[in-house]
Amino acid sequence: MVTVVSHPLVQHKLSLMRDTQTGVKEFRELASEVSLLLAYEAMRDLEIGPVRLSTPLETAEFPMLSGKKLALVAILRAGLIMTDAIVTLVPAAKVGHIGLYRDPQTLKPVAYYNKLPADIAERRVFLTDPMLATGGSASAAIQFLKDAGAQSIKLMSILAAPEGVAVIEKEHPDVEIVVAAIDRELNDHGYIVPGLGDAGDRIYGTK
Ligand SMILES: O=P(O)(O)OC[C@H]1O[C@H](OP(=O)(O)OP(=O)(O)O)[C@H](O)[C@@H]1O
Ligand SMILES: O=c1cc[nH]c(=O)[nH]1
Ligand SMILES: [Mg+2]
Repeated sequence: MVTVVSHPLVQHKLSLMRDTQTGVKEFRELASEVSLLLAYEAMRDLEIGPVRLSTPLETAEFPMLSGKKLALVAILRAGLIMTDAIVTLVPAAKVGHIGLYRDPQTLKPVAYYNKLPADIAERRVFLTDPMLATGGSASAAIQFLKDAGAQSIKLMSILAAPEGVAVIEKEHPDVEIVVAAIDRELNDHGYIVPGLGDAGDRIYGTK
């Protein structure tokens, strides 16, 4: 299942991210803000339960998070900007990292690092990568999470191509996808068009 977060604030900020006039500092800020807004939607179904506490006026039961603990997992390197933002909303979440880069010739993901919370099997996992292009990186990361025991995974991306969404829906039908937009297509180099360019390069100023 894929959810496109069509909220005007998300769409406005995403359009600014696409603009070639937007520099590194503003791009990072926008990526962080969009990530928070995506998390608001992606975490809509977190369980809550009643907790008894006292306000200055009265003691009563109030709703607080009560379900499984959370893990945020970034696909390096661009996914870091998303986990760094989202962990401010859910500071008790543990954070994992999966290092993958996409080979520019084959467009296949190449793994170079990973570190996950030891109890990943008991946590709800929110996997982050701003770009879901061919879907190769996200699919490999999801498989890695499943091999490590993860049972509940949501994928959060800022921008997706229809091809990438189709790959995840086929290979991991149990994984929900939350995105800000699904663009028209991939070009011959595997870039999302119209897109926003290379997310990692725009976040870290490496091009
Ligand atoms: O869906 P795919 O076709 O696999 O492409 C998407 C991947 O490409 C980008 O990473 P990149 O390889 O540029 O690495 P980086 O984040 O380190 O820049 C992006 O952040 C995704 O991880
Ligand atoms: O358009 C794309 C495709 C893959 N990775 C990116 O950063 N951008
Ligand atoms: Mg990149």
